[in-house]
Amino acid sequence: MIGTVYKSTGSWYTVKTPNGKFYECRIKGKFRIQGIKSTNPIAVGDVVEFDVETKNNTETGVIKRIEERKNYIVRKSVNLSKQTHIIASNVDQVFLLVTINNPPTFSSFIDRFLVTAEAYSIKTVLLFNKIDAYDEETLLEVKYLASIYRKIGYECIGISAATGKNVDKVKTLMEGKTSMFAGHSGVGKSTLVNAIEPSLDLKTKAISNQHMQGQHTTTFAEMFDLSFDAKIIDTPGIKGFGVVDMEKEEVGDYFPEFFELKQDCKFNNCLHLKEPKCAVKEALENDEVSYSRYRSYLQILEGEDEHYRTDNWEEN
Ligand SMILES: Nc1nc2c(ncn2[C@@H]2O[C@H](COP(=O)(O)OP(=O)(O)OP(=O)(O)O)[C@@H](O)[C@H]2O)c(=O)[nH]1
Ligand SMILES: [Zn+2]
Repeated sequence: MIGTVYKSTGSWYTVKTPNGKFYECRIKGKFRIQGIKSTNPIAVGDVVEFDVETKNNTETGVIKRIEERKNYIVRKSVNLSKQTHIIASNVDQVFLLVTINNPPTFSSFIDRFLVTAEAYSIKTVLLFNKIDAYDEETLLEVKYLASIYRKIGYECIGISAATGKNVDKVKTLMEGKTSMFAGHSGVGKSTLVNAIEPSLDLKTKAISNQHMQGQHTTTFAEMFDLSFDAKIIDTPGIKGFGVVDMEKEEVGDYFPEFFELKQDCKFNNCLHLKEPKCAVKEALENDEVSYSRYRSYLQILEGEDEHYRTDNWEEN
């Protein structure tokens, strides 16, 4: 049988088949995936093949194969060096909630997030939340920020999770896809998910009741089906993205507007710093590249050994 992993509790995996049945599955023996040193071989979002076993009238599954992942999000294990923990896989898009104040979201945070999402090959949509609570000046700031990111190609929507403004637009984008929500604590992620699917709380309980292990309060990711052909992956206590190890030369490639210009730089390994005939620096001088983006780029490069290798997960 083939199914998708909705929840993992360490040794058991809740797998949903296309006809809607949930199976509790285990992995038999050693199950290694080439190339990834991870503490968990299978993650929420994985598509797996399993055999059904019946013991004492209970059907369980034994996972024997995992389909190739479209993408996956990792977090570095704190204790085991060089080991990673895969939080989720096959994520179609992530909605990054941004607020100008209460709490402030700095553009350096947005840019670092976007670089990581680019490295993971996950599409990001920026949601500027709480527009109901902003004065005119703050709304102008939203417009300005949105114009910077729209120009690069990121979809931006001003929303109010509290009043429901533009929540329908978010729902439309979610149709047929698996989405995640990210952003600082207090930006309104729970409020938005509630506005999108008020009954989700009940559904959460329904799924965990089927669990042989009972309810788990650890920070395992979990996938939920919504009422309108959309899935979300909830990662309790985790607000950002994990670390991606990248080389200095790669960072610029995850700034789409720099990547597009790179072919016009004199040196094909241009870091857009002090090199002559650098197309990115020229664009910066002509205001075609945003200064705040370039500043974030420098910060990421400068922090080579510390910052961007530092775990930028935010946990409660
Ligand atoms: N005015 C206004 N307030 C909002 C809006 N969305 C959320 N809030 C408020 O902001 C606060 C934080 O919202 P939450 O939904 O709990 O934020 P969160 O991102 O889930 O926070 P964590 O659970 O800490 O990660 C609450 O007091 C919400 O009522 C909005 O669109 N407008
Ligand atoms: Zn350059």
